[in-house]
Amino acid sequence: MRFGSRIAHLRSHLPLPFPLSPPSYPRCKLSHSASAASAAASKDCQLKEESNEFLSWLQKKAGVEISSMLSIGNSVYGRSLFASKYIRAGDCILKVPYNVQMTSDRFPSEIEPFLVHDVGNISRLAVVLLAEQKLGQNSGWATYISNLPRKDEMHNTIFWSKDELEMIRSSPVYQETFDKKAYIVKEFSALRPALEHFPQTFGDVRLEDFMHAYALVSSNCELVSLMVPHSYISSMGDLEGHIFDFLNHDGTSDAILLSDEDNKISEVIADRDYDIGEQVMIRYGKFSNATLLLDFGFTLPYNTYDQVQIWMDAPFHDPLYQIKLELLQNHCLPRIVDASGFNSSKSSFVIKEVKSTSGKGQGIPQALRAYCRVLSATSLEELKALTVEAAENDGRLARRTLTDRDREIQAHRMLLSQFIPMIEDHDAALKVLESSNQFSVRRQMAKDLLKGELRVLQSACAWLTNYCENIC
Ligand SMILES: C[S@@+](CC[C@H](N)C(=O)[O-])C[C@H]1O[C@@H](n2cnc3c(N)ncnc32)[C@H](O)[C@@H]1O
Repeated sequence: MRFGSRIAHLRSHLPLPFPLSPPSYPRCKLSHSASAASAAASKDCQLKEESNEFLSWLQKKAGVEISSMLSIGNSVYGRSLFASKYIRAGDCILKVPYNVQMTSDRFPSEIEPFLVHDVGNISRLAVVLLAEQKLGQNSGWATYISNLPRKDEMHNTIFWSKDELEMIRSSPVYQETFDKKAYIVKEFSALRPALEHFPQTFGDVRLEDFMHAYALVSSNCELVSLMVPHSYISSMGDLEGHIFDFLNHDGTSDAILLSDEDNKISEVIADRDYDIGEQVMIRYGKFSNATLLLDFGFTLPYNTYDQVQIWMDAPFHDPLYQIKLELLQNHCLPRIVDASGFNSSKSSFVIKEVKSTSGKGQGIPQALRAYCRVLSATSLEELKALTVEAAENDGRLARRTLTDRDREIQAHRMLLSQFIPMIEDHDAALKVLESSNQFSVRRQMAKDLLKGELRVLQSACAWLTNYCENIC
């Protein structure tokens, strides 16, 4: 049985977002015209040598052919896979047996008793990476470990400075970054006594080393973990030199990593034809720029999967506050358990770009509109009527248009009043970012993130305005 949807439809041509680089092999010719070109060419040659070494190692270990159609080279996204032969849509271009994907079983069992509390899979793999790093040249993975991005080359927001994070203060990613950092700190404090107990295995591991290892694991293995069952989730291979690690993300690609449970292999099937030398990319997932930035450290200039997380709460001064809260919770509307384990009164919703302002299309999530209808009630009678209506229908609360038009408009205006300040904040932040001509990778990422979220918020606002006008 295969996990992951098979390629939805095959296309004969898929435009890639950036010009394609040639495949790795012609790059070994050194250019004598410019020293920069010569340095780049020699880096490419070195990459090719290391990649070939790695491919033959992997092949030997797997005992089967991994890929006869791909080679590793450099692209605008760093290392990448290129077609070394003509590829047809539907060809299996990469096939890696589970047995060469090392598992988190490599987590040293002797440190287990020293853990303050259990830690997640990514933290376990980060520990495996730290142990290999400590081995230095004695590690079987030394070549690849030395090629891993350094901390200052990674752009996940957990590595952004306070000033850099200010650029995205208006985005929910700002808070999510702090939450993620707090989670990593918690994982590290659970691991620390164990790591300190084995200085010969790990050396002196500081929080920043662990954070770096954690980010390396999550940005490289995540695409694998999407498809591969948990016992096989990522591996040392995935960390620093697994062939999948060379695949870059194209949100418009229909090729994804598949997991064939019956044959115990992970594979990639081409979603279209590729000419020799073309870069081969896959879709890591239907990820928004927020997810890409937090977990992988990059953004797309235009991301169709962009979305915005919205937090809603009933106003404290509302005399019906407690009753509304209970009513919402009894009807299973999204409830949040905060970091300290308490039931938060807040609810979180995700909105995506609303394609049409005319009322057609996805609109605003029904659950969010229902939430606002409940919040807009001003009497116990109204709330009772909503409960009765829910019981008489499918049990879901406030899913129907309110019979009182003014109240229906009020409910949707409540949402508008939530979105408008967010739009203003995003707008203002973007103006500041655009006022500077100085280019910085992180500033560009902040812009991509804010622009995508602004697009989503504006589309939602237009939809709501139109809806309210229509009812009027
Ligand atoms: C699995 S690795 C892919 C190989 C990577 N290019 C390398 O040199 O190691 C994932 C990383 O590649 C980069 N990347 C992948 N797809 C990208 C894209 N569409 N735009 C920008 N960077 C991308 C990001 O840095 C990401 O964290």
